[in-house]
Amino acid sequence: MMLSVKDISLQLGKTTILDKVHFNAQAGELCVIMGANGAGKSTLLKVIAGEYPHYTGNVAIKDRELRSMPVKEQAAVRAVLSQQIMLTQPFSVEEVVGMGRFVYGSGLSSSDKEIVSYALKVMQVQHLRERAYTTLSGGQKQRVQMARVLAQLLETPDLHTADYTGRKMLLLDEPVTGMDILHQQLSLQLAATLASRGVLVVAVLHDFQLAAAYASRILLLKNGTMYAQGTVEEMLTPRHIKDCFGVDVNVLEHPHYNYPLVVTAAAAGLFQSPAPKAINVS
Ligand SMILES: Nc1ncnc2c1ncn2[C@@H]1O[C@H](COP(=O)(O)OP(=O)(O)OP(=O)(O)O)[C@@H](O)[C@H]1O
Repeated sequence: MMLSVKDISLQLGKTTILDKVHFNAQAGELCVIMGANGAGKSTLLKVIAGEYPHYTGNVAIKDRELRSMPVKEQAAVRAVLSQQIMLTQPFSVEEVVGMGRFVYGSGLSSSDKEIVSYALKVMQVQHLRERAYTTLSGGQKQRVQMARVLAQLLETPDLHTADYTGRKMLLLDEPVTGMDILHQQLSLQLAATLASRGVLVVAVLHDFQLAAAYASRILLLKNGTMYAQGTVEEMLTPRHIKDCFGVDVNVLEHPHYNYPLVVTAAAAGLFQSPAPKAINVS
């Protein structure tokens, strides 16, 4: 088992944020965590990322309790893309991506530099390499952050040869925020390709369509608890979505692909008067 999360509970201040969360994940899976704002998705990812060591319960990476792994060893196994990364220093894009390699020692070797160039190319930000990171648009920043975690994870400047089974894990917290549709697809294809090389990918997503197309498994969180987990078809049902998000949806068959389409009507009745688009629905 690559990752085993057993009865994780976490308090922040006096509030219980996670309550007995339980799941296992294998190498090569692309697990998607979904749930409403405040459900505990980022917090769960942070626990696995080693940011909240005061959890109760057990987190094991390859059968070793997280808290017993030295930070450097954790960083060699696991790359993390967090939400809201603030950099105030005027680092160039290339330097930010190069930071992904620092976990292996200071100073970049020629092979580190090749991996950095490769990651810039994969995320299509090569043309921005000399730009100050702080001057990028939101979606461009996010693409650079994806390139950084890719640079941390890869052992060679190639996505298609190495076998990372049981050796690498990638945690992505809302990786596509602010990205256009092309780069959302590119990012999820990258995640799926890494999974096919044996990387365990755990991603928080809000987009049902991306989850439906790419997830090998969905974990649904609600109020800090694991509401349900299973395949895309098992999780993306009108009932689960209503229970977790409070929204009525229809789940349709995709005309060309073997994953479902989740469609909403314009939300009527969330405010006192119906939303304009819902008024004329017959
Ligand atoms: N440091 C903290 N101290 C106190 N409460 C916190 C802290 N961090 C998060 N919380 C609370 O924990 C709950 C879960 O937060 P979390 O960020 O994990 O939610 P999320 O599911 O990722 O939501 P979103 O979809 O909005 O990103 C929220 O109610 C949040 O306000």
